[in-house]
Amino acid sequence: MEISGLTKKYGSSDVASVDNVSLSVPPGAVFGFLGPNGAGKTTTIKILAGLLAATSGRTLLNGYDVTRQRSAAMQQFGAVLEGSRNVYWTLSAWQNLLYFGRLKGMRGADARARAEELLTGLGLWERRDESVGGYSRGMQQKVAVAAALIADPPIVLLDEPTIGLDVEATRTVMDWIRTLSRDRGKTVLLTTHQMNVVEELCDRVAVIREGRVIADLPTEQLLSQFRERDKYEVRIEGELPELTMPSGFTASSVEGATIISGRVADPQEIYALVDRLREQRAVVQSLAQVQPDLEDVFMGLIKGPAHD
Ligand SMILES: Nc1ncnc2c1ncn2[C@@H]1O[C@H](COP(=O)(O)OP(=O)(O)OP(=O)(O)O)[C@@H](O)[C@H]1O
Repeated sequence: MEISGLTKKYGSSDVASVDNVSLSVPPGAVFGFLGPNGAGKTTTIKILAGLLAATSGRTLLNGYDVTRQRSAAMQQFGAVLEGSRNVYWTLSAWQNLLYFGRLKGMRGADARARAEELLTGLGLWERRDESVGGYSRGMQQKVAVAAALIADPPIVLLDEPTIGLDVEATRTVMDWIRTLSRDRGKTVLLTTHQMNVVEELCDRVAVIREGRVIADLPTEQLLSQFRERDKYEVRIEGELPELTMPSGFTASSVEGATIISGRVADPQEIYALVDRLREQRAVVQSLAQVQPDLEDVFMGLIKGPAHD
């Protein structure tokens, strides 16, 4: 998947909801597309899926240009879009899959075989003849994922695939996404606000903010960049005494104690802080080093100064 210089301005707006975005997603990767609400993720996915026209820029799906080779490009992906009803609720899971199979130009026998494989894999086979409207939210989402995969496309676009799912359904969908990439070589682009999903599944992450890409690198690299500056937590009894805190440090009260936390480049700074606390007669209960998780990294990135 290659996106270059993609820009989208809605209607006559001067503001670009997607602003000169370029991304390259290698085959077989699970790519996390992250950003706060309104950052431009769904807009980008809708352009990729051919549902919205870009104002400018170029998008290739498996080598096919979404604008110039539309019909071929549309064969390259399956999508589960955010918040919309991706499948027909009055139809059963089985009918939905055969219907989407037909839409994708599949032969009946091929669609039936594939539908059976998908519904079995997602644990829906026993209930395949019930209408989707009566399913739980998790089961509906699984049917949507299955419908997106009916024609076995090389690319899968998933906009918040685990939103509203319980722990077990989230696990099933996550295991599935991993299988799609590792065992079946699919390229997956997913958006989510759930950092554990990203940390567990994504090989690479791009962060978008106010329409612009502010980070695009392997997940591990993103995490390790932030791990260069270790985060520490000092817990003291009672309230915070009068003292100057190192820059960027915050203090919060919890159950009769205060937790002071922040990042330092040199551990000596944290020992100096502990000394100052002791001088102020604070009782230091604990000092711990905290490994930042992706949530910390993400918050750090999106809270940074905005572009002009
Ligand atoms: N149909 C539309 N008409 C006008 N503006 C729109 C339209 N759809 C989205 N926008 C605007 O485009 C910007 C990006 O929205 P988008 O839905 O792509 O963000 P998002 O990153 O997917 O957010 P979320 O995480 O909340 O789903 C927002 O400012 C939004 O208000």
